[in-house]
Amino acid sequence: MTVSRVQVGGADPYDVVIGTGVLGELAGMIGDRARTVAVVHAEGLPEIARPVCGALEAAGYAVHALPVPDGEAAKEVGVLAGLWSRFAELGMTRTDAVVGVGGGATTDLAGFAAASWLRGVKAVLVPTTLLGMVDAAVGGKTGINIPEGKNLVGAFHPPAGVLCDLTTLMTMPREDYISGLAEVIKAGFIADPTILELVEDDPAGAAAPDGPHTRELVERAIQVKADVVSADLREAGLREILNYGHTLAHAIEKAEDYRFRHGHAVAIGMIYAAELARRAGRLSPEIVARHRAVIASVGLPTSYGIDAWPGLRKTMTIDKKSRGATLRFVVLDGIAEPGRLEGPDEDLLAAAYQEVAR
Ligand SMILES: NC(=O)c1ccc[n+]([C@@H]2O[C@H](COP(=O)([O-])OP(=O)(O)OC[C@H]3O[C@@H](n4cnc5c(N)ncnc54)[C@H](O)[C@@H]3O)[C@@H](O)[C@H]2O)c1
Ligand SMILES: O=C(O)C(=O)C[C@@H](O)[C@H](O)[C@H](O)COP(=O)(O)O
Ligand SMILES: [Zn+2]
Repeated sequence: MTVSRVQVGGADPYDVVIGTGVLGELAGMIGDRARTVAVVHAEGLPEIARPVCGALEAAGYAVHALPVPDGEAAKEVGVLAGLWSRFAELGMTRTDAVVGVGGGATTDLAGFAAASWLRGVKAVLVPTTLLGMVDAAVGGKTGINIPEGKNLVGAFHPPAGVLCDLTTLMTMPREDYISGLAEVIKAGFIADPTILELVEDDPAGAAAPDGPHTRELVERAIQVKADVVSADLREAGLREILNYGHTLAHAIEKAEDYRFRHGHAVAIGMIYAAELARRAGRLSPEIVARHRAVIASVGLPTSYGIDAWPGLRKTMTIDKKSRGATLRFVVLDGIAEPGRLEGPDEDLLAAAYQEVAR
């Protein structure tokens, strides 16, 4: 299989490499100044972490595998503190490096551990889920959750490189793969309508890691993300579009104590944002219906509990896009026409929620 690459621009450009057998590029991304490399990996993925460690050992680094809890349980301050202690024991200095291997939760944690250790050491990310490849590992947003909210503690710390081995997708739990499709579909709505057409033409194919368009969907979604973060790493403006659907999604995740898949929450959140835009007179009913259809077609959820609204509304107040008391949403004025809805009134917020409530 051929290897393709997407370049991410900015102060320190880096490559996202997509294909199979991509580990040959790992040592080049780490560079020759590092002596010790900490491989932070999801504890359930030793078979995937082993060749990563092997490639680094073969290149002459002192390699230490540091397993962390699977999934969202990794994004906790106690787990992060445990990594800091291990980095200290290993004597990691500013020229050493962290490699993150796993889904988005693992790479968010590993990236933040790298960002915070000695105020910043090199990170290379090896995402092993669809969501990790198309979104989490690219763009330098790193962080952890706290009981008060999702990703409330973190840093912008772009990786030195990202390696996406598409064969790792084959062992993914189906529901986690479907969850990743929500971020792929998000990229379609905010920037690349071809993604939507590929999913709509063959939803079953899109929902299978060995589907006919997997590689194209991955590459297109990565390109969307790369284009945005290259122009606006620190979310001064444009980058907010990548947060489409996330205002409600993060509130749902918190309400579920982070046991609800991120992409599932984003799917509901995108429909909510579309309903907000329709009620604000900015989006046509046809495009709202298109949201519902494409999201449901791959098995993603379209609704959430009717009684949850008061709690979700309260949590949304500390969304990172809020400015003071003003809630701000990413909405669409059309396909690939993202805009902002600032300070919508409470009746509008609640009425739009009724459209996703069950
Ligand atoms: N930093 C960002 O820009 C960004 C973007 C989007 C999402 N995220 C974050 O990403 C996280 C979600 O990531 P996710 O969907 O990858 O979930 P995840 O990291 O929780 O992984 C899901 C499950 O799949 C397992 N797994 C991973 N790879 C596997 C493989 N190849 N084979 C078998 N099992 C495998 C994991 O161990 C875990 O149990 C959330 O915390 C979300 O906030 C971050
Ligand atoms: O990269 C971004 O910017 C995003 O918003 C991508 C999102 O898919 C991702 O879930 C991100 O972690 C959300 O960021 P947050 O700043 O709202 O926590
Ligand atoms: Zn997301």
